Amino acid sequence: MRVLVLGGDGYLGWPTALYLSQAGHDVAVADNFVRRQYDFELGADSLVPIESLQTRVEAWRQVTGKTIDMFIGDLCDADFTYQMIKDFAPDAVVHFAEQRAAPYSMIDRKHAVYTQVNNVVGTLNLLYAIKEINPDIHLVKLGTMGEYGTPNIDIEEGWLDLEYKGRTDRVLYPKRPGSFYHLSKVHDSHNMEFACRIWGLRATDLNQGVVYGQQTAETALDDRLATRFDYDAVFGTVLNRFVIQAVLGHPLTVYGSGGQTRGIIDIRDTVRCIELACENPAEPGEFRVFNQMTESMSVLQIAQTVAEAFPGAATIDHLDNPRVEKEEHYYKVTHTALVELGLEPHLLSDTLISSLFDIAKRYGDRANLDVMRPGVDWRGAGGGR
Ligand SMILES: O=c1ccn([C@@H]2O[C@H](COP(=O)(O)OP(=O)(O)O[C@H]3O[C@H](CS(=O)(=O)O)[C@@H](O)[C@H](O)[C@H]3O)[C@@H](O)[C@H]2O)c(=O)[nH]1
Repeated sequence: MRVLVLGGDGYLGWPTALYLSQAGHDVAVADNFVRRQYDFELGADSLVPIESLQTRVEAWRQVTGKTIDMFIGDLCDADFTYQMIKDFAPDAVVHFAEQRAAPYSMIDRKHAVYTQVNNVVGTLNLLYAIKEINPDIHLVKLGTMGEYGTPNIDIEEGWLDLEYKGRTDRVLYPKRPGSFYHLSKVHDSHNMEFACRIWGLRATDLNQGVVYGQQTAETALDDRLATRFDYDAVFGTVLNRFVIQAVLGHPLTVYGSGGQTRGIIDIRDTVRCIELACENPAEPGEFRVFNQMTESMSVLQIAQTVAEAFPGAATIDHLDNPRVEKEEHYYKVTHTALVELGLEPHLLSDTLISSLFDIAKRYGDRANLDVMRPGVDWRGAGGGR
């Protein structure tokens, strides 16, 4: 297949591009490098050094003999988006190219507006480009488990069979997300469902949980192929942060009681899920949703698992929760669709955590503790101007 990976310079986009290329697909990546720009803005950086996209692609060619095409540009630029879809003529488009940090979207009005315009407009341009150039292209879009929030009923895979006053219907699962970022993904899901319904497009929305891990078989082939490993309070995700905190001798920063429960997934399963979605496309007109997570854990359980696996002393600090989220709640998720397609999950094991400790130790002297503590307060909202 010809697969175009949008956001192909990012934490997950880059390992996905390598995985698909290694599996024999013709792969291109697109990126506008804004993820690197957020680091400059925040004074943060990946713990593991990453090469430029050009160097990465060249290293991949040297190591495997396989080529990856590059498109440099922004999905919000419709001319760029249309030209790229025409030039590469993909069978599937994998779309990671969004601002993906909840705290970033909650800094202030400007960052909330930026996140929603960037994410919603970029995806809308892409939907139009697919419709006008080749409506048969399968859109595989990264959504998030956070779209659902923490409802007091079971979470289904995107759709809910409803019985109300004696009548039945199948409706999009009701959403109650916890940040303006997560809301941007809800807006995307609605736009995609509409595009499938009116134009007959085919789309898969992958509602992914919190990803952990830093290496895949492909990124481990050469240091120049490494992907990001973020630990700052804005872009670092919880398990990766706890691993790096343990190695640096920093207390593990559990927000509030830590009873908040999330779906989690190993980075090696992320790339496999994308391949499964691409190789088993949605039908024309179908808006298909998969819950891309392999197990659920509370934040406190994650902290305890990391602390127990760490070969040394690791302490847990309960900080005042900077977010507005339930810390005690029901959480039961259906996530069988990807397993039915062939996913064999890597569940969180000490083996993976110890390899993550090794990576964190190797690059620990690059850490900047100034960006570790959370500085974005959901209630403060950062002012309106
Ligand atoms: O030091 C920390 C960091 C986080 N948390 C807690 O851990 C949970 C997860 O936070 P996170 O920063 O790891 O993840 P989140 O903000 O939800 O966003 C991340 O995970 C999402 C999947 S999900 O969480 O919505 O399922 C993706 O969509 C996002 O792109 C990705 O950045 C939250 O309850 C948060 O309060 C802590 O207790 N301590």
